[in-house]
Amino acid sequence: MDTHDVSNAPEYLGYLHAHKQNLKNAKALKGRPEKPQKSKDEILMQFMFRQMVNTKAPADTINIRSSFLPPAYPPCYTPFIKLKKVMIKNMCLETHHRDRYLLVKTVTPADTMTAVMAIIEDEDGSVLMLQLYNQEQELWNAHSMKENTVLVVKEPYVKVMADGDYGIRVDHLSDVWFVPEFDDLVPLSWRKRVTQADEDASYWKMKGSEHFSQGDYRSAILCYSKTLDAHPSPELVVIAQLNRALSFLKSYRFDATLKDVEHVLQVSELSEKGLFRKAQALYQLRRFQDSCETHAILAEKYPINTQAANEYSRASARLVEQGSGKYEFRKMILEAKKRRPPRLDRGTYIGPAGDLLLCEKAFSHAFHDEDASQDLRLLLNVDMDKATIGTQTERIELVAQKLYKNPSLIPDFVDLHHGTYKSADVLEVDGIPVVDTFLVKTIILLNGFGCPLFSRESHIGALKGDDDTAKKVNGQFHSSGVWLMASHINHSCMSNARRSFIGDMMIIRASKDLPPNTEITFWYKSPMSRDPKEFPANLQHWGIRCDCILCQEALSTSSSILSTRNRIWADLRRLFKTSKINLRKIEDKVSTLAGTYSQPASEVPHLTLESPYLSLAAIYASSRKLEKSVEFGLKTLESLGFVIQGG
Ligand SMILES: C[S@@+](CC[C@H](N)C(=O)[O-])C[C@H]1O[C@@H](n2cnc3c(N)ncnc32)[C@H](O)[C@@H]1O
Repeated sequence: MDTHDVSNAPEYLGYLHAHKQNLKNAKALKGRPEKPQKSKDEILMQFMFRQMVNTKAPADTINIRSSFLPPAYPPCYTPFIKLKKVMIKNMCLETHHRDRYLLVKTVTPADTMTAVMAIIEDEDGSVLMLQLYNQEQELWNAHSMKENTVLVVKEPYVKVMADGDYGIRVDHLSDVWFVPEFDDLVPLSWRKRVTQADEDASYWKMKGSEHFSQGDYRSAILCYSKTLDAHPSPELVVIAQLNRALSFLKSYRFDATLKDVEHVLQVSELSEKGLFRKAQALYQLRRFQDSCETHAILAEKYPINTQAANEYSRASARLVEQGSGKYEFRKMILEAKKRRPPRLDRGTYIGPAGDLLLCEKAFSHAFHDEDASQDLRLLLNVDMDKATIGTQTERIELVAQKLYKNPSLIPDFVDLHHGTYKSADVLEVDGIPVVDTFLVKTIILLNGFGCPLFSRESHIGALKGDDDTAKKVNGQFHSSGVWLMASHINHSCMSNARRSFIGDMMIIRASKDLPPNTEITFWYKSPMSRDPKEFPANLQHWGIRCDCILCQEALSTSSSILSTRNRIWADLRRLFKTSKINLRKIEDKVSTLAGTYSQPASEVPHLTLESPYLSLAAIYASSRKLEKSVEFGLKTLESLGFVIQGG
């Protein structure tokens, strides 16, 4: 809804066709043995050269980076113990090597474009490019993908890349496993030192703290887990669990934080750190009631903990918003103006309270700053024959990561509409969550919303005639998000509610009085900005036909009348743009346009007339012909279906 769809734009159609052709060419190679086309040195040189070119790209240009969604395939659901090792030389092209795994190490540092990429080598010394999609930012930045990182790729897929080279593409987060240096899987020849397995619990705790202080939470977690495996004293168990809980908290793994602190609280019911971390994790999981209850215990036992007291009042404020629907909207706008990304710390209210039906915090929100030189991403979706520009790719990544890190959130998300896409009902394999990226993608593309930074400013801009803003009001936003509750609302061109945005909050208000148990509907595509040709609404993307009275009217009107309506509407747009406006001609055209409707506007709104009437009202107002201005002002309202008494 309201995302910037460029599927029919000639400048992007070429990309879509090229990708389809690549896929077709690649399919023809399916099953052929992977035979190296280049020597190891050539592959390494080429990778390093590309990396150098990328780093040297000028920072102030806005690039459009294209990402391409391959045909859907399921993640690996087979437990690791049942997978057999495969070597690169034995792999086939364009094939998912089901029930197999690849053990490799990186021989280059990672490069990042639309994926985290590196050259990998197996124990035979064969090399290939590896592309990891949807990985968390932490991996893109610093720590985890240095040279010599050991990885297991489950059920690997060798694809022919756009440039004709071969590479392994991984789309599901759980299909790649970062193997710690001290794991038994790592061959001796790949280890830096061999004695680590014998180190004691205090050693691992110390290593964990070292990694933690460097911000390398992934390694810190591994070391604290080693501490717990190395028969620590009861005191050390508590310390390691509290430290690991904090590392989980810092890496947004709130479910895991809760698990660790629950263990601590079983031993030491009133542990200050345990209670605090529990309250924080619950807050992040938006379980504000539970968070407040934990804070209450903390506040009673540790009244001088001011940091906890501050967080207690924050959690209480969310509970109030959630229960009352009272928000300081003005303050929220100011915050959204300043904060980057504009994510607001607010509760979700499910109404009604007056006309406020819903004020919802995004489950996930990806912001594109139109004022900063920030790259845009073109998402090519061959399955749906769609190309969109904006932040959909980021949104898929963000949601996949969020669910992977917090599987307790999976049920509510996968409950959203996903058409005919079928995914296995498996949440975990080997104790690790499994998130089907293609299910996430389908849900996002059917339930996501494009959104402005805040709707108020974008509407004012459009009213002032700012063309760029007008385009955006008409549904071409680059920022986007997914809101779980709002996603359950169906479309109608004759909707009874309107949505607006402040940062990552969606606000839905009733646009008319609604008797109890009325189904709420809003526009997936606004009828206001739509060309008369676009009735009935084209909602093919959602697989629906709108049966509102506007769409029905278009279906029951003869094609000759519809084409007359369309022609006059186009003429009027042109006439209003001329430097010397001919009002008589315009009024004549407007009255012919009105004649194309057989039903009164109170029954079927005459949407094509709204804009010409409003423009005439404005023109007459500016030339101080007030009676005429009022006449057209009233007609504007009437064209939308209002019945004016005494006008
Ligand atoms: C964002 S979801 C809306 C909520 C969905 N109906 C649900 O139960 O969760 C979009 C999907 O809802 C259905 N839908 C939305 N508007 C509809 C309408 N006017 N008539 C029939 N189905 C509609 C379509 O299947 C569409 O792909």
